[in-house]
Amino acid sequence: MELKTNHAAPVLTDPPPISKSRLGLHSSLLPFSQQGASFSSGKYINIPRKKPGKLDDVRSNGWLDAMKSSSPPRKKLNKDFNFEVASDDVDNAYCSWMLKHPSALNSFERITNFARKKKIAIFLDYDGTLSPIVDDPDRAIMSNAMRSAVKNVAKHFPTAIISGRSRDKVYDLVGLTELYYAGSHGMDIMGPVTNTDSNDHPNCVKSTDQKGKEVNLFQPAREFIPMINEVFRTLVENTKGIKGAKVENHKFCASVHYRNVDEKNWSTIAQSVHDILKDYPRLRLTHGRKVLEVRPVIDWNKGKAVEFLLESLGRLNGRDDVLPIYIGDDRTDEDAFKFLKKKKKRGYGILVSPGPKETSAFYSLKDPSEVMEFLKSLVRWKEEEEEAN
Ligand SMILES: O=P(O)(O)OC[C@H]1O[C@H](O[C@H]2O[C@H](CO)[C@@H](O)[C@H](O)[C@H]2O)[C@H](O)[C@@H](O)[C@@H]1O
Repeated sequence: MELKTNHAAPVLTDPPPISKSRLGLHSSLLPFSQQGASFSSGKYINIPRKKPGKLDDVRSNGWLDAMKSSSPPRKKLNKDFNFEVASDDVDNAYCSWMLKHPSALNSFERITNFARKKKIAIFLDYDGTLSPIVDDPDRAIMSNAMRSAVKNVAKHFPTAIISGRSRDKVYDLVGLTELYYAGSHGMDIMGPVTNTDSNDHPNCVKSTDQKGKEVNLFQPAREFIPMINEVFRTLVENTKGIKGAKVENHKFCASVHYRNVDEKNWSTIAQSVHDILKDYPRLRLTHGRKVLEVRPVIDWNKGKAVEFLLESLGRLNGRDDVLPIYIGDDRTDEDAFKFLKKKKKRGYGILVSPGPKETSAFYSLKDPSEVMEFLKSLVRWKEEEEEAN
């Protein structure tokens, strides 16, 4: 995968995903493991537009499975995977997973020993990390207790929120001016004006924040705004007959929610998205938690956003005396976990999950309440450190 340098936005030069698909389905509708895979000839899939009669064909291609596994069912989410009370199977799977991804709370001393004399930078995802997953995305409200924990963390450490939502929306939900915000999976970053190279990036423009302070806006997918608006309108139109479907416009990406859609209509939702992607080869699809997300084919993600923010927060990137910590629950957070894992001990990824899940994160936390506990512990530790010195 190569970066074209003559573009303002870092556009991937891989062939557009649609040309890879010989299945009648956009390749980005396939689960990650199958993307880019080659298929034997004659294996065209015929997906009826209205009635998904050939469900077995659809299943055999895996995209419906990807949608089903995109978020654990609610019942499981609420269940406490307690060592004593869990069934043997769950217990064994969970224990071995926890050995690989220990609890960040139980490992707190280890983390702070490593962090001593280092500058910590905190990166937080929003949905499923700071607020619990709920049916209606507009009601994903962060508790006041969590808000105050985040506010306190930001008093001691540079702190940024990196969300799939639009930057404005996530700012409205969090409402703290002392943080940095990156919306649309990192494609819309508002950072400080500093004396670093990131300010000179071609996609950086000067702007002002909510308080009128001069800031840097980094928007590598700026040219896609009209396209996303167009796609958003088409998605709304094409899914309006599907009960429970909800489409959000996040400025640089569009989200199609199917959490509240009857499972028998999921194939219709996917087909709708697929049909649109056929007309927009410069857009691709990623899977979130019961959400299909349409975004530009550019080499940018939450991992790149962490790297960019570390640089723009004062050349903190790649330094031995800096410890970035990223907490998130979603597949899109894996890019950030991978970035922190790339060079040994560059930073810690912490996955928020109530059960075992494939991840590049080093540590884990069960749910947003544990995230809050972790953030509070960090503040307590830092204050004790400051008092002792
Ligand atoms: O990167 P994030 O901050 O985690 O945002 C990811 C997506 O979050 C929202 O959807 C998710 O949370 C909703 C509220 O709990 C839930 O109803 C939905 O099923 C989840 O996918 C948001 O609405 C999406 O647009 C974000 O991309």
